[in-house]
Amino acid sequence: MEQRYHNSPNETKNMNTEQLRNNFLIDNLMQADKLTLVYSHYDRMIIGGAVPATTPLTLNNEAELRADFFLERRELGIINVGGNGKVEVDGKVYELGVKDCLYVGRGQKRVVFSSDNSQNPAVYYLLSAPAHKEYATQLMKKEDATPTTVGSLETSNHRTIYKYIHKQGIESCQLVMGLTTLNTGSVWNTMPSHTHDRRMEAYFYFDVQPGQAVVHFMGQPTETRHIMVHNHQALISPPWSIHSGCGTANYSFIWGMAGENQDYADMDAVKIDELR
Ligand SMILES: O=C(O)C(=O)C[C@H](O)C(=O)CO
Ligand SMILES: [Zn+2]
Repeated sequence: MEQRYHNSPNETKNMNTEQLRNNFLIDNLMQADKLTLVYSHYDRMIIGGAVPATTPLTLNNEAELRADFFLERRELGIINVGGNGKVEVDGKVYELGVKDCLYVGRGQKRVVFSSDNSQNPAVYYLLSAPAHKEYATQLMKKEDATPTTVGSLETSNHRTIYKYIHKQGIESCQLVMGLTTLNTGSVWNTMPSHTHDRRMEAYFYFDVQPGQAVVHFMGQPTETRHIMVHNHQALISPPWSIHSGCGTANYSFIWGMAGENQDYADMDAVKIDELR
């Protein structure tokens, strides 16, 4: 499993494009017939992708965890951004359509991902955080994820936020997870931006159309940097960093956090005219 270590704000502000990409961008998550995992040392979040195109894929134990099985001391959030598929958790089968979410609690031993149609495989995005107790494994359909519309077309940030794993939704130890879709004509996510020094965050961009891209902004509010992002690529956002993006067309992204608290609204807002 690939390891990504911490970087301080001071180290980060001296990075060139390649160094920023090597440290914060994950560009190989979704590969046919592979389950890929990246271990971030920010809040020990594991970011993963599974694309079971022609064969089911199993969440195997990883040597770095020094555990008897992957979820011995961890919980897992899964969102499908591809075709219909199934996730089997210790013998129980859950059906995931596009933008459905499955939370798998600590202690589950066998997790297997499959697709209903190899011509249109499921594309599973995974986030796993350390967990101190078992919460119930639970499926949430997109329709039940309490959509909230924010922003406006005038400021090019009209978007809908779906929350799945959070205090008022699926219960978890520390994982908070959901997705945001930009309406046609809107391109800015998370603008005005924010930080939350208490939680790291990971972003996974999807529904970025061929030939389009998202300019992802990171860094301390007064030392911003950008990373060019394409479809099905993820970003690690350190707790001290803003995380915001502007697309060349509209798109969607999955966000997920772990850390000190699970309070989605606990953000330190940054005024647009304070950004540098
Ligand atoms: O569009 C947005 O705004 C978001 O989706 C913000 C993220 O959910 C986030 O950064 C939560 O801390
Ligand atoms: Zn955030």
